[in-house]
Amino acid sequence: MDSQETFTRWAQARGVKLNGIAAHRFPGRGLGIQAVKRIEAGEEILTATTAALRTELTVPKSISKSLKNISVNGLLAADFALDVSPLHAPWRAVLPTKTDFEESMPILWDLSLQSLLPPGAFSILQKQKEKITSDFAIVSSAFPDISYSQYLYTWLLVSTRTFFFTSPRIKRKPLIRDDCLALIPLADLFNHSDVGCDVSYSPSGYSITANQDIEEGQEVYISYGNHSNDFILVEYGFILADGTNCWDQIALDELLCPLLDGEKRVVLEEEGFWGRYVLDGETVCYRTQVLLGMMCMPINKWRRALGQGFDGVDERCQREMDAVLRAVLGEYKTVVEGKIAEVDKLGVGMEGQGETLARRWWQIHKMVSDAIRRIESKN
Ligand SMILES: C[S@@+](CC[C@H](N)C(=O)[O-])C[C@H]1O[C@@H](n2cnc3c(N)ncnc32)[C@H](O)[C@@H]1O
Repeated sequence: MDSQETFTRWAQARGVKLNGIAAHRFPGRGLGIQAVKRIEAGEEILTATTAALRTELTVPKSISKSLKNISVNGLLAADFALDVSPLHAPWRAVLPTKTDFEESMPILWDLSLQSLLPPGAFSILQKQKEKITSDFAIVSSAFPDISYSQYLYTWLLVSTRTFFFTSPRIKRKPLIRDDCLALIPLADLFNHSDVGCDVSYSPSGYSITANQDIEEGQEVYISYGNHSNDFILVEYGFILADGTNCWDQIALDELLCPLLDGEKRVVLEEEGFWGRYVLDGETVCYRTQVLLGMMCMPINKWRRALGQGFDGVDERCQREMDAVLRAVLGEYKTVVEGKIAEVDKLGVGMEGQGETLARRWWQIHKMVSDAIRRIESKN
Protein backbone atom coordinates (compact mmCIF):
# COMPACT_ATOMS: atom_id res chain seq x y z
CA MET A 1 0.00 0.00 0.00
CA ASP A 2 1.47 3.44 -0.89
CA SER A 3 1.55 6.42 1.48
CA GLN A 4 -1.57 8.00 -0.09
CA GLU A 5 -3.62 4.86 0.42
CA THR A 6 -2.35 4.37 3.96
CA PHE A 7 -3.25 7.99 4.74
CA THR A 8 -6.69 7.62 3.18
CA ARG A 9 -7.50 4.56 5.30
CA TRP A 10 -6.11 6.27 8.38
CA ALA A 11 -8.35 9.32 7.78
CA GLN A 12 -11.40 7.12 7.11
CA ALA A 13 -10.81 5.33 10.40
CA ARG A 14 -11.00 8.75 12.08
CA GLY A 15 -14.37 9.73 10.66
CA VAL A 16 -13.62 11.10 7.18
CA LYS A 17 -16.03 9.70 4.58
CA LEU A 18 -15.34 9.93 0.84
CA ASN A 19 -17.78 9.58 -2.01
CA GLY A 20 -16.32 9.18 -5.50
CA ILE A 21 -13.01 10.91 -4.79
CA ALA A 22 -9.45 9.85 -3.99
CA ALA A 23 -6.03 11.41 -3.37
CA HIS A 24 -3.98 11.77 -6.53
CA ARG A 25 -0.68 13.45 -7.49
CA PHE A 26 -0.98 16.25 -10.06
CA PRO A 27 2.12 17.62 -11.79
CA GLY A 28 3.02 21.04 -10.36
CA ARG A 29 0.32 20.92 -7.69
CA GLY A 30 1.51 18.15 -5.37
CA LEU A 31 -1.27 15.96 -4.06
CA GLY A 32 -4.84 16.84 -4.89
CA ILE A 33 -8.25 15.23 -5.09
CA GLN A 34 -9.50 13.41 -8.16
CA ALA A 35 -12.97 12.21 -9.10
CA VAL A 36 -12.93 8.41 -9.40
CA LYS A 37 -16.49 8.33 -10.78
CA ARG A 38 -18.77 10.85 -12.44
CA ILE A 39 -20.01 13.24 -9.73
CA GLU A 40 -23.14 15.32 -10.07
CA ALA A 41 -23.56 18.89 -8.88
CA GLY A 42 -24.94 18.88 -5.33
CA GLU A 43 -23.48 15.46 -4.42
CA GLU A 44 -21.74 15.35 -1.05
CA ILE A 45 -18.19 14.13 -1.72
CA LEU A 46 -16.56 14.36 1.70
CA THR A 47 -17.69 14.56 5.29
CA ALA A 48 -15.50 14.81 8.37
CA THR A 49 -16.67 14.58 11.96
CA THR A 50 -15.07 16.87 14.52
CA ALA A 51 -13.29 13.81 15.98
CA ALA A 52 -11.09 13.80 12.86
CA LEU A 53 -9.85 17.37 13.32
CA ARG A 54 -6.65 18.85 14.65
CA THR A 55 -7.47 22.16 16.36
CA GLU A 56 -6.27 24.22 19.31
CA LEU A 57 -8.47 21.93 21.43
CA THR A 58 -6.45 18.85 20.45
CA VAL A 59 -3.01 20.34 21.21
CA PRO A 60 -1.61 18.57 24.29
CA LYS A 61 -1.76 20.69 27.48
CA SER A 62 1.99 20.11 27.91
CA ILE A 63 2.45 22.32 24.83
CA SER A 64 -0.41 24.80 25.04
CA LYS A 65 0.16 25.75 28.70
CA SER A 66 3.62 27.12 27.82
CA LEU A 67 2.44 29.12 24.81
CA LYS A 68 0.09 31.77 26.08
CA ASN A 69 -0.73 34.66 23.68
CA ILE A 70 0.46 32.78 20.63
CA SER A 71 -1.68 32.70 17.47
CA VAL A 72 -3.58 29.46 16.82
CA ASN A 73 -1.52 28.97 13.65
CA GLY A 74 1.57 29.34 15.83
CA LEU A 75 0.23 26.89 18.44
CA LEU A 76 -0.62 24.23 15.86
CA ALA A 77 2.79 24.74 14.25
CA ALA A 78 4.46 24.10 17.60
CA ASP A 79 2.34 20.96 18.00
CA PHE A 80 3.49 19.76 14.55
CA ALA A 81 7.13 20.60 15.29
CA LEU A 82 7.08 18.62 18.55
CA ASP A 83 4.97 15.72 17.31
CA VAL A 84 6.96 12.59 16.57
CA SER A 85 4.25 10.19 17.74
CA PRO A 86 3.23 7.28 15.50
CA LEU A 87 -0.37 8.54 15.82
CA HIS A 88 -0.04 11.11 13.03
CA ALA A 89 2.69 9.30 11.04
CA PRO A 90 0.44 8.44 8.05
CA TRP A 91 -0.55 12.13 7.77
CA ARG A 92 3.06 13.35 8.13
CA ALA A 93 4.10 10.97 5.35
CA VAL A 94 2.04 12.80 2.72
CA LEU A 95 2.74 16.40 3.72
CA PRO A 96 4.85 18.66 1.46
CA THR A 97 8.55 18.64 2.31
CA LYS A 98 10.79 21.56 3.27
CA THR A 99 12.22 21.43 -0.26
CA ASP A 100 8.73 21.77 -1.75
CA PHE A 101 8.26 24.95 0.27
CA GLU A 102 11.72 26.33 -0.57
CA GLU A 103 10.76 26.55 -4.20
CA SER A 104 7.21 27.76 -3.79
CA MET A 105 6.89 29.96 -0.70
CA PRO A 106 8.27 33.51 -1.14
CA ILE A 107 9.17 33.73 2.56
CA LEU A 108 11.90 31.18 1.83
CA TRP A 109 13.23 32.97 -1.25
CA ASP A 110 16.41 35.02 -1.37
CA LEU A 111 15.84 38.61 -0.17
CA SER A 112 16.80 39.93 -3.62
CA LEU A 113 13.89 37.97 -5.14
CA GLN A 114 11.53 38.98 -2.35
CA SER A 115 12.35 42.63 -3.03
CA LEU A 116 11.14 42.10 -6.60
CA LEU A 117 7.69 40.92 -5.51
CA PRO A 118 4.83 43.14 -6.70
CA PRO A 119 3.91 45.71 -3.99
CA GLY A 120 0.67 43.91 -3.08
CA ALA A 121 2.51 40.63 -2.49
CA PHE A 122 5.41 42.32 -0.73
CA SER A 123 3.18 43.89 1.91
CA ILE A 124 1.41 40.56 2.54
CA LEU A 125 4.85 38.96 2.96
CA GLN A 126 5.88 41.59 5.54
CA LYS A 127 2.75 40.83 7.60
CA GLN A 128 3.38 37.09 7.33
CA LYS A 129 6.97 37.59 8.55
CA GLU A 130 5.75 39.65 11.52
CA LYS A 131 3.30 36.92 12.57
CA ILE A 132 5.91 34.16 12.33
CA THR A 133 8.56 36.21 14.16
CA SER A 134 6.15 36.95 16.98
CA ASP A 135 5.01 33.30 17.26
CA PHE A 136 8.58 32.00 17.13
CA ALA A 137 9.66 34.35 19.94
CA ILE A 138 7.04 32.70 22.17
CA VAL A 139 7.84 29.15 21.03
CA SER A 140 11.62 29.46 21.29
CA SER A 141 11.50 30.71 24.85
CA ALA A 142 9.33 27.71 25.88
CA PHE A 143 10.93 25.11 23.59
CA PRO A 144 14.50 26.27 22.82
CA ASP A 145 15.27 23.06 20.91
CA ILE A 146 12.90 23.98 18.07
CA SER A 147 14.98 25.71 15.41
CA TYR A 148 13.62 28.65 13.41
CA SER A 149 13.81 26.73 10.14
CA GLN A 150 11.88 23.75 11.57
CA TYR A 151 9.26 26.08 13.05
CA LEU A 152 8.92 28.09 9.86
CA TYR A 153 8.30 24.83 7.99
CA THR A 154 5.56 23.65 10.36
CA TRP A 155 4.05 27.16 10.52
CA LEU A 156 3.69 27.11 6.74
CA LEU A 157 2.32 23.56 6.80
CA VAL A 158 -0.46 24.80 9.05
CA SER A 159 -1.11 28.12 7.28
CA THR A 160 -1.40 26.50 3.85
CA ARG A 161 -3.86 23.77 4.85
CA THR A 162 -6.29 24.96 7.53
CA PHE A 163 -10.05 25.47 7.37
CA PHE A 164 -12.31 27.88 9.25
CA PHE A 165 -13.36 26.41 12.61
CA THR A 166 -15.12 27.57 15.76
CA SER A 167 -16.39 25.73 18.81
CA PRO A 168 -18.29 26.76 21.95
CA ARG A 169 -15.46 25.02 23.83
CA ILE A 170 -13.01 27.72 22.73
CA LYS A 171 -12.87 30.37 25.42
CA ARG A 172 -10.30 32.66 23.74
CA LYS A 173 -11.37 36.34 23.77
CA PRO A 174 -11.54 38.22 21.50
CA LEU A 175 -11.93 35.43 18.95
CA ILE A 176 -10.49 36.75 15.70
CA ARG A 177 -11.08 35.08 12.33
CA ASP A 178 -7.36 34.31 11.82
CA ASP A 179 -7.48 32.15 14.96
CA CYS A 180 -10.46 30.02 13.88
CA LEU A 181 -8.48 27.13 12.42
CA ALA A 182 -8.77 23.38 11.96
CA LEU A 183 -6.77 20.82 10.06
CA ILE A 184 -8.89 18.15 8.40
CA PRO A 185 -7.10 15.04 7.18
CA LEU A 186 -7.72 14.35 3.49
CA ALA A 187 -9.81 17.49 3.04
CA ASP A 188 -6.46 19.27 3.29
CA LEU A 189 -5.49 17.70 -0.03
CA PHE A 190 -7.98 19.75 -2.08
CA ASN A 191 -6.18 22.20 -4.32
CA HIS A 192 -7.57 25.68 -4.95
CA SER A 193 -9.47 27.18 -7.81
CA ASP A 194 -11.23 30.57 -7.89
CA VAL A 195 -14.59 28.80 -7.80
CA GLY A 196 -14.76 25.37 -6.18
CA CYS A 197 -16.85 22.84 -4.33
CA ASP A 198 -18.91 24.14 -1.42
CA VAL A 199 -17.40 23.66 2.02
CA SER A 200 -19.82 23.90 4.91
CA TYR A 201 -19.18 23.66 8.59
CA SER A 202 -21.57 22.85 11.45
CA PRO A 203 -21.00 21.76 15.05
CA SER A 204 -21.08 18.12 13.88
CA GLY A 205 -18.31 18.62 11.32
CA TYR A 206 -17.55 19.50 7.71
CA SER A 207 -19.24 18.63 4.47
CA ILE A 208 -17.90 19.24 0.96
CA THR A 209 -20.39 19.24 -1.91
CA ALA A 210 -19.77 19.31 -5.67
CA ASN A 211 -20.58 22.76 -7.11
CA GLN A 212 -20.86 21.37 -10.66
CA ASP A 213 -20.90 18.06 -12.54
CA ILE A 214 -17.40 16.56 -12.47
CA GLU A 215 -16.25 13.86 -14.88
CA GLU A 216 -14.34 10.79 -13.70
CA GLY A 217 -10.60 11.51 -13.73
CA GLN A 218 -10.98 15.29 -13.34
CA GLU A 219 -9.33 17.15 -10.48
CA VAL A 220 -11.79 18.37 -7.84
CA TYR A 221 -11.14 21.80 -6.29
CA ILE A 222 -12.33 23.89 -3.41
CA SER A 223 -11.79 27.65 -3.12
CA TYR A 224 -9.52 28.95 -0.35
CA GLY A 225 -11.31 32.31 -0.63
CA ASN A 226 -11.73 35.23 -3.02
CA HIS A 227 -8.01 35.87 -3.26
CA SER A 228 -5.80 37.74 -5.70
CA ASN A 229 -2.76 36.00 -7.15
CA ASP A 230 -0.50 38.26 -5.03
CA PHE A 231 -2.19 36.87 -1.91
CA ILE A 232 -2.12 33.27 -3.13
CA LEU A 233 1.55 33.56 -4.05
CA VAL A 234 2.63 34.63 -0.57
CA GLU A 235 0.16 32.60 1.48
CA TYR A 236 0.08 29.40 -0.60
CA GLY A 237 3.14 29.48 -2.88
CA PHE A 238 1.55 29.40 -6.34
CA ILE A 239 -0.41 31.60 -8.73
CA LEU A 240 -3.42 30.68 -10.82
CA ALA A 241 -2.83 30.76 -14.59
CA ASP A 242 -3.67 33.85 -16.65
CA GLY A 243 -7.37 34.46 -16.93
CA THR A 244 -8.34 31.74 -14.42
CA ASN A 245 -8.66 33.84 -11.29
CA CYS A 246 -11.80 35.95 -11.34
CA TRP A 247 -10.71 37.53 -8.00
CA ASP A 248 -7.35 38.72 -9.24
CA GLN A 249 -6.48 42.35 -8.68
CA ILE A 250 -3.41 44.52 -8.24
CA ALA A 251 -2.64 47.14 -5.60
CA LEU A 252 -2.39 50.73 -6.87
CA ASP A 253 -1.46 52.50 -3.63
CA GLU A 254 2.21 52.85 -4.53
CA LEU A 255 1.22 54.61 -7.75
CA LEU A 256 -1.66 56.73 -6.54
CA CYS A 257 -0.88 57.73 -2.95
CA PRO A 258 2.23 59.79 -3.83
CA LEU A 259 0.07 61.91 -6.16
CA LEU A 260 -1.86 63.51 -3.33
CA ASP A 261 -0.81 65.18 -0.12
CA GLY A 262 -1.80 68.08 2.10
CA GLU A 263 -5.42 69.00 2.59
CA LYS A 264 -6.84 66.67 -0.07
CA ARG A 265 -5.20 63.69 1.54
CA VAL A 266 -6.57 64.72 4.95
CA VAL A 267 -10.11 64.94 3.52
CA LEU A 268 -9.79 61.50 1.93
CA GLU A 269 -8.56 60.09 5.24
CA GLU A 270 -11.42 61.70 7.13
CA GLU A 271 -13.96 60.30 4.69
CA GLY A 272 -12.39 56.82 4.85
CA PHE A 273 -11.16 56.78 1.25
CA TRP A 274 -7.39 56.93 1.72
CA GLY A 275 -5.52 53.87 0.41
CA ARG A 276 -6.54 50.35 -0.66
CA TYR A 277 -6.86 51.32 -4.34
CA VAL A 278 -7.00 48.35 -6.72
CA LEU A 279 -7.38 47.44 -10.36
CA ASP A 280 -8.99 44.13 -11.34
CA GLY A 281 -9.47 42.48 -14.73
CA GLU A 282 -12.33 44.82 -15.59
CA THR A 283 -12.01 48.13 -13.80
CA VAL A 284 -10.48 50.19 -11.01
CA CYS A 285 -12.30 50.02 -7.68
CA TYR A 286 -14.75 52.65 -6.49
CA ARG A 287 -12.19 54.00 -4.00
CA THR A 288 -9.88 54.78 -6.91
CA GLN A 289 -12.66 56.72 -8.63
CA VAL A 290 -13.12 58.73 -5.43
CA LEU A 291 -9.39 59.52 -5.32
CA LEU A 292 -9.26 60.47 -9.00
CA GLY A 293 -12.29 62.67 -8.43
CA MET A 294 -10.43 64.46 -5.63
CA MET A 295 -7.56 65.13 -8.03
CA CYS A 296 -9.78 66.51 -10.80
CA MET A 297 -12.65 68.32 -9.06
CA PRO A 298 -13.08 71.37 -6.86
CA ILE A 299 -13.74 70.18 -3.32
CA ASN A 300 -17.43 71.20 -3.27
CA LYS A 301 -18.14 69.29 -6.44
CA TRP A 302 -16.22 66.31 -5.05
CA ARG A 303 -18.36 66.33 -1.89
CA ARG A 304 -21.53 66.41 -3.98
CA ALA A 305 -20.25 63.47 -6.03
CA LEU A 306 -19.44 61.61 -2.83
CA GLY A 307 -23.07 62.04 -1.74
CA GLN A 308 -24.53 61.04 -5.11
CA GLY A 309 -22.03 58.36 -6.15
CA PHE A 310 -18.96 58.67 -8.37
CA ASP A 311 -20.43 56.34 -10.97
CA GLY A 312 -22.49 59.20 -12.34
CA VAL A 313 -19.94 62.04 -12.66
CA ASP A 314 -20.27 64.23 -15.76
CA GLU A 315 -18.46 63.25 -18.95
CA ARG A 316 -15.89 66.06 -18.94
CA CYS A 317 -14.85 65.24 -15.40
CA GLN A 318 -14.75 61.51 -16.08
CA ARG A 319 -12.46 62.20 -19.08
CA GLU A 320 -10.07 64.16 -16.85
CA MET A 321 -10.08 61.39 -14.27
CA ASP A 322 -9.44 58.82 -16.99
CA ALA A 323 -6.56 60.91 -18.33
CA VAL A 324 -4.87 60.96 -14.90
CA LEU A 325 -5.34 57.21 -14.55
CA ARG A 326 -4.11 56.60 -18.12
CA ALA A 327 -0.92 58.55 -17.41
CA VAL A 328 -0.26 56.74 -14.13
CA LEU A 329 -0.87 53.31 -15.67
CA GLY A 330 1.34 54.18 -18.64
CA GLU A 331 4.22 54.98 -16.29
CA TYR A 332 3.53 51.84 -14.29
CA LYS A 333 3.64 49.70 -17.42
CA THR A 334 7.21 50.87 -17.97
CA VAL A 335 8.05 50.11 -14.33
CA VAL A 336 6.57 46.60 -14.71
CA GLU A 337 8.67 45.98 -17.82
CA GLY A 338 11.73 47.03 -15.81
CA LYS A 339 10.80 44.55 -13.04
CA ILE A 340 10.44 41.72 -15.55
CA ALA A 341 13.88 42.53 -16.95
CA GLU A 342 15.35 42.62 -13.42
CA VAL A 343 13.82 39.25 -12.54
CA ASP A 344 15.13 37.75 -15.79
CA LYS A 345 18.68 38.86 -15.21
CA LEU A 346 18.85 38.28 -11.43
CA GLY A 347 19.83 34.62 -11.73
CA VAL A 348 19.35 33.98 -8.00
CA GLY A 349 17.51 31.07 -6.35
CA MET A 350 15.72 28.13 -7.90
CA GLU A 351 14.55 28.35 -11.49
CA GLY A 352 10.90 27.95 -10.49
CA GLN A 353 11.06 30.94 -8.15
CA GLY A 354 12.13 33.46 -10.80
CA GLU A 355 9.77 31.84 -13.27
CA THR A 356 6.75 32.29 -10.96
CA LEU A 357 7.77 35.86 -10.17
CA ALA A 358 8.16 36.77 -13.85
CA ARG A 359 4.79 35.15 -14.65
CA ARG A 360 3.15 37.23 -11.95
CA TRP A 361 4.66 40.46 -13.34
CA TRP A 362 3.46 39.49 -16.83
CA GLN A 363 -0.07 39.05 -15.45
CA ILE A 364 0.18 42.54 -13.96
CA HIS A 365 1.49 43.85 -17.26
CA LYS A 366 -1.57 42.41 -19.00
CA MET A 367 -3.97 43.86 -16.44
CA VAL A 368 -2.39 47.31 -16.79
CA SER A 369 -2.25 47.14 -20.62
CA ASP A 370 -5.90 46.04 -20.78
CA ALA A 371 -6.94 48.91 -18.50
CA ILE A 372 -5.05 51.41 -20.70
CA ARG A 373 -6.74 49.99 -23.81
CA ARG A 374 -10.16 50.29 -22.18
CA ILE A 375 -9.56 53.94 -21.28
CA GLU A 376 -8.29 54.74 -24.78
CA SER A 377 -11.19 53.06 -26.52
CA LYS A 378 -13.68 54.91 -24.31
CA ASN A 379 -12.28 58.41 -24.94
C1 LIG B 1 -4.29 22.67 1.20
S1 LIG B 1 -2.86 22.21 0.41
C2 LIG B 1 -3.44 21.22 -0.92
C3 LIG B 1 -2.68 19.92 -1.03
C4 LIG B 1 -1.27 20.07 -1.54
N1 LIG B 1 -1.28 20.11 -2.99
C5 LIG B 1 -0.40 18.93 -1.05
O1 LIG B 1 0.31 18.31 -1.85
O2 LIG B 1 -0.39 18.70 0.14
C6 LIG B 1 -2.42 23.76 -0.32
C7 LIG B 1 -1.17 23.73 -1.18
O3 LIG B 1 -1.43 23.05 -2.40
C8 LIG B 1 -0.81 23.70 -3.50
N2 LIG B 1 -1.88 24.17 -4.39
C9 LIG B 1 -3.19 24.34 -4.10
N3 LIG B 1 -3.88 24.71 -5.17
C10 LIG B 1 -3.01 24.80 -6.19
C11 LIG B 1 -3.14 25.16 -7.56
N4 LIG B 1 -4.29 25.49 -8.09
N5 LIG B 1 -2.02 25.16 -8.32
C12 LIG B 1 -0.82 24.83 -7.79
N6 LIG B 1 -0.64 24.48 -6.49
C13 LIG B 1 -1.72 24.46 -5.70
C14 LIG B 1 0.00 24.84 -2.92
O4 LIG B 1 1.29 24.36 -2.68
C15 LIG B 1 -0.71 25.11 -1.61
O5 LIG B 1 0.11 25.68 -0.63
